[in-house]
Amino acid sequence: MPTPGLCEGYLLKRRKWPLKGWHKRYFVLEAGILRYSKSQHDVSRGRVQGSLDISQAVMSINKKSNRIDLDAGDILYHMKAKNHELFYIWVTKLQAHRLYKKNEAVQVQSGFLQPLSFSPIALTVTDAQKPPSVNTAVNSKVSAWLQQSHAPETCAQELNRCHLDLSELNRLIQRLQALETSQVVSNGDLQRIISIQVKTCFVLIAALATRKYRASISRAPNSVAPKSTGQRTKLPALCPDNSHVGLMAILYNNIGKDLARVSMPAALNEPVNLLQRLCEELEYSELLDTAANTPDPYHRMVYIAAFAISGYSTATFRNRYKPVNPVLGETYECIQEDRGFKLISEQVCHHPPISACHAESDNFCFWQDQRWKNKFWGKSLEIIPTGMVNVTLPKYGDHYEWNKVVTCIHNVFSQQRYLEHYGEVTIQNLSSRVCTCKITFVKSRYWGSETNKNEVQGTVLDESGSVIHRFGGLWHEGIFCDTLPTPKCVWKPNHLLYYGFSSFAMEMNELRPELEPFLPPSDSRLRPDQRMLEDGLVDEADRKKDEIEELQRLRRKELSKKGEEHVPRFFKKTKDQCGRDVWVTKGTYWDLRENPGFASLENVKLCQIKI
Ligand SMILES: CC(C)CCC[C@@H](C)[C@H]1CC[C@H]2[C@@H]3CC=C4C[C@@H](O)CC[C@]4(C)[C@H]3CC[C@]12C
Repeated sequence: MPTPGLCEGYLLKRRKWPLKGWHKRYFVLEAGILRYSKSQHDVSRGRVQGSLDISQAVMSINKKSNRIDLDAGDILYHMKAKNHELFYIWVTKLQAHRLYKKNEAVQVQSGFLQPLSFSPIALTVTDAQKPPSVNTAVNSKVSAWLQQSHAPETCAQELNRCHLDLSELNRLIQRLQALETSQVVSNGDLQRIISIQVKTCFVLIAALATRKYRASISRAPNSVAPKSTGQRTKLPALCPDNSHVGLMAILYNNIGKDLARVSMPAALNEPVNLLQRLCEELEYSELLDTAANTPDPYHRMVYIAAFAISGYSTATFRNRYKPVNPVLGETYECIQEDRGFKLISEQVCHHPPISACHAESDNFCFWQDQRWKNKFWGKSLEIIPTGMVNVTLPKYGDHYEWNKVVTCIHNVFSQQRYLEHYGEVTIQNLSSRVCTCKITFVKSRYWGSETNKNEVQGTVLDESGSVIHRFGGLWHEGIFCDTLPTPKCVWKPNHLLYYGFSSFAMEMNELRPELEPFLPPSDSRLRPDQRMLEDGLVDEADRKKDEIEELQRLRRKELSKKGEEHVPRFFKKTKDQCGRDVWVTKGTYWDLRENPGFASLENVKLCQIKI
């Protein structure tokens, strides 16, 4: 197959950080590899900002907005052409190059013994390729899934990365040579060099800061093995092997649907549900206790920030299973005597799924309603949360509120699946303007290196916007603040035991006999399917899960026949200060539990038969 012609020119490329927005970039498509730089000049000098093997990427297009999205599993490119003609040329060229590169990979794969024309894989590739007019976004995603083959894929990715590193090295050598021979440079050149130097400095400072933070974090003492809470330290059974579950077919049949609304086989679930996961975000509630005993507002903000980051740390190993979806009306309570807080959460809405929670202790109140949108790009799934997190510290009258970042499940279908968080969090104190905090979850590919995965950087600013504190680190390793009177590691994650469950996570679904009489029948601990899953009875769990979901449908039908809607029991919908819909506690749960107790109250029956 002849190499398709080179294609180059300017396109707009979306950037998430820094300088979020659409930026003009010069793209070159050659032999199946798409590279880009700031300008044509940069390309000619070998300065490549990024590159992607397009045979590994799923392409989605939007004719109306001239958009092309490429998802290579690890890397996501969002591009836009200036007009429809250019858009059409790029789509056609991208497809031709993709086909070429795929064929090349197949040739390598099938070796010398099999002539290419008889290679069944080569034929599939050609068959699956359709002209752009019929190739809708969905079609191209599906055909790309079908063509997935992992070994050459990883290899190509590695090669691609090497290529990037080499061109960067080449550029540095050239610059060094130029400095050595101290060439006379023109004004324009000088400006460009200065601008590159400034940017390089920016990059280097950021990278150095993280390195420094990392070193300090690793010197800080590790979290001690958790003290005994008298609760279980083991799960009853090992997690089931779910590598045989055809995730691709499930997602293909549910394109565009919320992940939380797709019914998935129980083998994909972890024995923790989304209401319990809300509770898990309080694992490091001691940071809030510390904040509640820190008189300096800037210093206090550092602890609030560390708490906001700590909620993301469970993601390191938790990507093989998804949490169980709670049914409408399901509740979960958690009394943490050691940590001094109690929490209640409830599934308050089914379409879209919304889980609300409220926790209180002597030191703080914490609440949020969790909902999110999904964007599926073909190989990666972006989870875009929309609710806000709230914390109040009664001692200082503070009310902190912050947004959540995007979580991306890279390589959803493959064994190389991993989670990444990216974006900016702004923490505001709604009761005082004295300080705000900005935290950036850095997109790992930005600096093109593996070593700074999971990087976080943050600043605490005063009213005028001056930086008072700086902190940073990695969301899976810890956070260090070097501007405090005594610089210190403000947070380090706890031990992770089974399958990324900390001891805190492991205790959440334990049904202690002394607790059982107090629980309402809607409590997650009483979900028989989740219990079966925990006990390793996957097939039984699967059947039970279907039964419970069917019951949920029946309940909904009955209600709608009567022209009624489900009314959440412990939470109510109101508006926050900005006019957004939020779910807050009615404050009735703990009182009802105490008097008269749920046993003597009318309760919703979520699952008829008890285990
Ligand atoms: C299809 C399956 C097997 C793949 C695994 C999916 C897992 C990793 C997904 C499914 C639902 C996801 C969660 C949904 C919502 C949120 C809230 C957000 O603020 C932080 C991330 C978090 C907590 C997600 C983490 C990743 C998650 C647990």
